[in-house]
Amino acid sequence: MDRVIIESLRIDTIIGVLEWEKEIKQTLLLDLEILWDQRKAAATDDYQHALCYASVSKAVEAMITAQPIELVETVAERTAALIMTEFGAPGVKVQVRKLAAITNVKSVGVAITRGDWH
Ligand SMILES: Nc1nc2c(c(=O)[nH]1)N=C([C@H](O)[C@@H](O)CO)CN2
Repeated sequence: MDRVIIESLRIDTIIGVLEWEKEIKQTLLLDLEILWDQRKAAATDDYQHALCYASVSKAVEAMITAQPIELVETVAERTAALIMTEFGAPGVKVQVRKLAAITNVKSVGVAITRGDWH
């Protein structure tokens, strides 16, 4: 199926399991692939039938920054659930990268696939 792509959505938030991480904001980069049938939006050229990538990005950022989170796994899972339940997407791939989390590594993170991808 068609997909809506959101690449490197940058979110500065409180994330981490260590005590010092609970005192500062760190940067997450989210890559999202969202299943969405584009045909109606394209045929009608009507925004109402499109999955708005701006609205999705805003909702994800608001949800992630609403409260401190410890694990990047939690960020990924909550993001997938939000997109599927609130926007009605049948499936989503979410990659969460945490920058500068450990020395000598550019980023660390997780990737999940949820919903119907066959
Ligand atoms: N699988 C994970 N491993 C670790 C996480 C995480 O969120 N998922 N987090 C940390 C710390 O917060 C790290 O960023 C700093 O040591 C460690 N491992």
